[in-house]
Amino acid sequence: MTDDATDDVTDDAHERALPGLPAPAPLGTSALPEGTYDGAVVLVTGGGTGLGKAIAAEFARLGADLVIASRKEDRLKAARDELAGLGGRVTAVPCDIRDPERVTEVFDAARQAYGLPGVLVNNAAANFPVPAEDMSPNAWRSVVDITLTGTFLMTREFARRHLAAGSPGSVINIGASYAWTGGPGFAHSAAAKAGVQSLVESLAVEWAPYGIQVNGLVPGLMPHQDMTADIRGNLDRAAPARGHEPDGPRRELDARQPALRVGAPRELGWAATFLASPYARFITGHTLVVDGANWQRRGLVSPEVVTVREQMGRGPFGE
Ligand SMILES: CCC/C=C/C(=O)SCCNC(=O)CCNC(=O)[C@H](O)C(C)(C)COP(=O)([O-])OP(=O)([O-])OC[C@H]1O[C@@H](n2cnc3c(N)ncnc32)[C@H](O)[C@@H]1OP(=O)([O-])[O-]
Ligand SMILES: NC(=O)C1=CN([C@@H]2O[C@H](COP(=O)(O)OP(=O)(O)OC[C@H]3O[C@@H](n4cnc5c(N)ncnc54)[C@H](OP(=O)(O)O)[C@@H]3O)[C@@H](O)[C@H]2O)C=CC1
Repeated sequence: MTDDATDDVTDDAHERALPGLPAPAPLGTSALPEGTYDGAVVLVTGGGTGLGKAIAAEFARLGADLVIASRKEDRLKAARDELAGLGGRVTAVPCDIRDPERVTEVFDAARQAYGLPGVLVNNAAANFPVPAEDMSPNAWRSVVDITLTGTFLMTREFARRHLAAGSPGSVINIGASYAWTGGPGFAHSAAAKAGVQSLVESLAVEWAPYGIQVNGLVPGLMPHQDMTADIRGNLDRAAPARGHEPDGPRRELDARQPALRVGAPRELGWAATFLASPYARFITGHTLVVDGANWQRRGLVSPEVVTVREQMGRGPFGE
């Protein structure tokens, strides 16, 4: 199982004047004891691609049985086969998390396969850059429905089943730092992620008495080969893949991070396996940011303002 940003992180470091943050430990290793998740069932939405697949992989390496759920069956099946190669059992369930009936079916399928999942990773989300004034009502609705409502529906179903069974559980919501800062050009996604962040804080308190933890986990820039064309296009604007393969290293992206490197997907996976582990039982309502301090970045001198329209190469509104 590959981890797209890995080689980039290691190979480029010696060519820079400053070292940046050290490269992560090798793919396939873990700080947690072998077998930490033996007998556990972990449900990851959007577990067939990108960061969701990387998170699922780290749970699988530690012994978990996996359930991955998203809309596109072909991608789910390919990921299932890849993840099964890590040793554990994997079930892929097609599901649109916006639909409460489909959400119920995912949990039924999981229960039938391995039992009620003890860990839910709400990773599925939707996003594309668009100036707010150009955003159609349906574009807004699609992103908010998938990212915020879908996360709520999955979390609600998870909690209802655990409350009925009297069993503990752990929820991890994958967020984005523009929940706090705002996200010009991503107004829909930033608003939805702010809602997801709020759910972490509300539900952690509401459900702690029942033994259910709810935490947030925020990735920094972690490029991977499954990125949508819209998101890839956005990275191209920041750092054209000149002279590189489209999925290959992009040194220009590294140079834009305080860490002088982008994140490797496994770094997010490791954080997820820690948050849901027996070593993090008193951590709830917390959001862990794995982004090399990029979200706190400020310059001594403010850069010139460039509108979202200009950044996206769009002419004046209405023309
Ligand atoms: C950057 C770092 C942070 C990263 C965070 C992430 O989340 S990365 C994770 C990123 N991963 C993902 O996002 C994965 C999942 N994403 C997806 O499946 C699609 O991107 C989806 C969100 C559009 C949902 O699909 P769907 O089948 O439910 O919907 P649909 O196709 O029917 O479109 C609905 C409406 O949206 C409109 N619209 C669409 N694109 C654009 C655009 N570029 N511009 C403007 N508008 C656009 C479209 O025209 C339509 O409006 P209309 O015309 O009816 O008024
Ligand atoms: N990559 C990055 O640098 C960053 C990512 N993030 C967050 O990390 C998470 C993963 O992002 P990333 O891996 O990059 O993105 P991907 O586009 O690879 O993953 C999104 C996943 O969500 C699934 N999905 C989308 N809509 C639905 C739906 N309606 N029902 C069920 N599943 C759905 C998709 O599968 P399918 O199409 O089959 O439904 C896909 O597997 C997201 O929450 C994102 O916001 C945050 C900051 C930075």
